[in-house]
Amino acid sequence: MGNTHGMRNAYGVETVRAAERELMARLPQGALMQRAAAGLAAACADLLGRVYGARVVLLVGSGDNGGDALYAGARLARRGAGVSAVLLAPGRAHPGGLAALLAAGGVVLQEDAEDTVRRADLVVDGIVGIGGRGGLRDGAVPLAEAAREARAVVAVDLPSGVDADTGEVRGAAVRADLTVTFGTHKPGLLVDPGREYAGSVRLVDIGLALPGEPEVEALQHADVAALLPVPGAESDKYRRGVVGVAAGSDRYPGAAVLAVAGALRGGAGAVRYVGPAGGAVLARFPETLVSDRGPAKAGRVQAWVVGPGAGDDAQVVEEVLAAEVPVLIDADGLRLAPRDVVRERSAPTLLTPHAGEAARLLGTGREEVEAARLSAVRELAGLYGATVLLKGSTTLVAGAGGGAVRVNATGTPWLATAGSGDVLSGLAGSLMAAGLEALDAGSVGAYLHGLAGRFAADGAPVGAHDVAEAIRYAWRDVVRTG
Ligand SMILES: NC(=O)C1=CN([C@@H]2O[C@H](COP(=O)(O)OP(=O)(O)OC[C@H]3O[C@@H](n4cnc5c(N)ncnc54)[C@H](OP(=O)(O)O)[C@@H]3O)[C@@H](O)[C@H]2O)[C@@H](O)CC1
Ligand SMILES: Nc1ncnc2c1ncn2[C@@H]1O[C@H](COP(=O)(O)OP(=O)(O)O)[C@@H](O)[C@H]1O
Ligand SMILES: [K+]
Repeated sequence: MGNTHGMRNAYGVETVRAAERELMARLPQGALMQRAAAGLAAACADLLGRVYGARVVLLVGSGDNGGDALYAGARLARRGAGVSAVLLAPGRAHPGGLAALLAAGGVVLQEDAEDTVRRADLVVDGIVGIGGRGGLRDGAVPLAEAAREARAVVAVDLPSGVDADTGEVRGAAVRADLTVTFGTHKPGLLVDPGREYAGSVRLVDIGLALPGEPEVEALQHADVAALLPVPGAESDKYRRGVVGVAAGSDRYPGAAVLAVAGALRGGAGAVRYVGPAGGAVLARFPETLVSDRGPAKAGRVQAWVVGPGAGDDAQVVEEVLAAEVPVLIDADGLRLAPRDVVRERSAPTLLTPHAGEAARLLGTGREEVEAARLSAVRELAGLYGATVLLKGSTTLVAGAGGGAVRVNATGTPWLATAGSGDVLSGLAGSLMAAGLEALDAGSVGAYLHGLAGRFAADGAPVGAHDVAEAIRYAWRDVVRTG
């Protein structure tokens, strides 16, 4: 899908550099940096409220990121702020920017840098931007730490120490309240852990022309509204799609109930349940079609959900994978689904692991997956030839054939509650049965699920069943305001 609905796009460093070169060739020297600095200074002024008399400290590295900070500092100094610069590589600071700052009455700090940083009203982090490699260098670490005690921190383009392309943070990084980013969002600003370091993000348009397909994209309300299945006059329950749910076990009947709860709110016309928890499912949701035969004999469905709370029944997974309809595999199902069988399926497959499950499938550790979510989700999608939704603090969805990775912007830590993943698998499976492609079903499902979590929680703890019940409020909100 293109940019028609205001999707939030993020481009990697290489793409940004190419667009930058192309634009610079057509503009007078320094024009781009002036656009960046003007936007940065305006954002700093908004954050400060009162510029006159404010104590501003610039952390200035050796590249253009430091140049942006210096020129913005000069603008703030001209409006009466007391601006001082800490030069991390004295002698290599951007010469034009430094001259502008000094001409505007700013000063270069020679000593007590960390103390001054701590007492600042605003610290501007221009240590390093998209030219950064590896984590923050040693000399910068005490300054990044001192900045945490300042009243506010604004990161220039991205928080120093965060990898622009991946959001990975190796060692220390600057923690910002606001990141002012230029030309486009960067993947590292949308994906944890980088996203957390960035604070809120303000995009300054500097006129870059970017290509059609970004590296990472985030659906917005309008995108989701356009994708939601809506029944028409000709619809009946079968035409709307039937979703089969093969989930739950004697030990975990609740997982079946929660997956069905999600499925009933996902737009399919009917939910067919297969498994040992039919009694529990019917007691809660009498509208469910319950079958006590296996998936192969349960009757037609347009998509299957298999795995939540399912235990070790490999036969069920095998039957579901043999069906020529889209299949969502979650939880226990992930362990039981052989990679080559998934690869060879002709219909789409959507895997929905959390970081621990993804780590097992990749033969690595949970921490490694959490530290490098983007590469993990892409790698899994490649290995399985399937769409992969990686759950967690930032939920990502990667398509089977590569392309832009979708990042979900609606999540809330309140969703980290037992069974909420079961609700998501029912919901996303239902969207597939209603006709959405796997990538859309996963990302729309995560979007509604996150929003439902927010609505249900409203600042207080919730259970997974509350999240399922709030899906319809999320859906309405998307339809009304999208
Ligand atoms: N794109 C655009 O259109 C526009 C881009 N603009 C701005 O330019 C920025 C990019 O500038 P850039 O290319 O000069 O690189 P930048 O990020 O300043 O860092 C490079 C320097 O940092 C150093 N360094 C490297 N790693 C490090 C580390 N881990 N920790 C510490 N230091 C490290 C490295 O030094 P060296 O290795 O030589 O010692 C190198 O000299 C971009 O983010 C945006 O702010 C806007 O002005 C206008 C429009
Ligand atoms: N820190 C977090 N921030 C936002 N969402 C989270 C966080 N932790 C977990 N989630 C979400 O909560 C759900 C938990 O699913 P899962 O891990 O499968 O748990 P369960 O198996 O108990 O249902 C997922 O949708 C996941 O994205
Ligand atoms: K920075």
